[in-house]
Order: sequence, then C-alpha cells, then structure tokens
Amino acid sequence: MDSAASYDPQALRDRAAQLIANVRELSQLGWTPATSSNFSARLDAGHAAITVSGRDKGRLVEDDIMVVDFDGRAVGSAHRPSAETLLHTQLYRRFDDVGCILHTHSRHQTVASRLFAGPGHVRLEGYELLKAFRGNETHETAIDVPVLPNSQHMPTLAAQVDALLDRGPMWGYLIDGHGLYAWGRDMAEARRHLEAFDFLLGCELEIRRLAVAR
Ligand SMILES: CSC[C@@H](O)[C@@H](O)C(=O)COP(=O)(O)O
Ligand SMILES: [Zn+2]
Repeated sequence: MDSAASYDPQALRDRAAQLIANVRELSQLGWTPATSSNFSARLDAGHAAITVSGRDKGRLVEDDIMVVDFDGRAVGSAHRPSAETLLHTQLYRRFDDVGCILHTHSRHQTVASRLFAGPGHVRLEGYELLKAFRGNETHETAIDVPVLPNSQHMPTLAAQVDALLDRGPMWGYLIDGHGLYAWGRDMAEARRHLEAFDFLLGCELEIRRLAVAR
C-alpha cells in the first residue's frame, strides 16, 4: 500500500460498479481480447479509479478496480495499476472536465491503426455520426484521428499525446498495432465517443475493402 486512502470510498464503489457493467458490455463486443484494454473514471480532483493490470476485462469484479493518484501511484491498494496508467492520468491532470477514459483493442481499431500508421492519422469526413463527438453539430466536418507509433515506454507515448493536445481539442487517438484511447466528461460521453470512433473506423476499412474488390 503506497499511500493512505484519501478518496471517498462510496465514490469508488459507484465508479467501480459503472466500470464493471460497461466494460463487460464492451468485452462482449470482442473489444478487449486476451486481457487487453484498460479503463478508468475520475473520483475527484486528484484520484481516479482504474483497472488492475492484467485482469480479464470481461469478468471484472470490484477487486479489479483500484485507485491511483495523478502521478499514477497506487492509493490504498497493493495491486499494480494498468501498465498504461500514465495515458489516463495525463488526461485527468490536464483537463478538469475529463471524467472517464476507455482504451480498447477492437479489430477495427487495430487494423485501422496498422493501415493508417504511415500517414499518421485517419480522416473521418462527411459522416452523420461525426455529430456523436462533443462540439460537432453537422456532418459537414472532418476529424483526423491521430495514429501514434506504439511504445512500451509510457512517458514517450504520453509526450506524443501531450503534443497533439497542444494543437486543440480531441476525443481519442489510435496507437499503431495496438488500439484506441477515447474519453469524455463521463462514462456516457466516453462510450459515445468510443463507439463512434469504432463504427467510423469500420466504415473506412469497409470502403477500402469494397474498393479493392471492385
Ligand atoms: C494483453 S496485451 C495488452 C496490454 O499490453 C495493454 O496494451 C493493455 O491494454 C492492457 O494492459 P493492462 O496492464 O492490463 O492495463
Ligand atoms: Zn492496450
């Protein structure tokens, strides 16, 4: 146990229940294969609830959710937080209005990350579902989903994410050969963003498949 618990235990129970229920649904979609993926929710101005590293995300129980501070240190738990905790805490630290972060490894996300690693982004343009992203009110817009090179060194990835965030608001990014990070003010918004990204990436892949087959 690294530091004394200083969060509201009822808030942790509430966030854990919400994470468990939502992650089970995402897992049933096949988006969390082989224990991959990680998930978190803000507890307060200095703590987040996050999945314990290596747990089967389709079968999470309360013991699989732990608390970290925004330096990524375990709070009130002897478990090891997600190996990618820094990619969560950097967002909570930087944006007061980020309340939930969802990282998945769906097939659409992984294949798209490989296909678009060269250009370094996937352009999503002209889709009605672009209105699912906070701030978009029309399909007559485009967003470029960044694709970062993968790394096991989280500070390297986090620095690349910070540089992207300096350029303006965004709701997610891909990591090459890896998966997608998406976030929002709360679980509902983060899920809407995650599902919109996954659906639209699937559309882009399908369009290319059909073009090749023509
Ligand atoms: C099981 S391989 C996937 C991991 O390396 C990682 O990318 C991941 O998403 C889950 O890591 P975790 O430490 O369980 O949060
Ligand atoms: Zn991952």
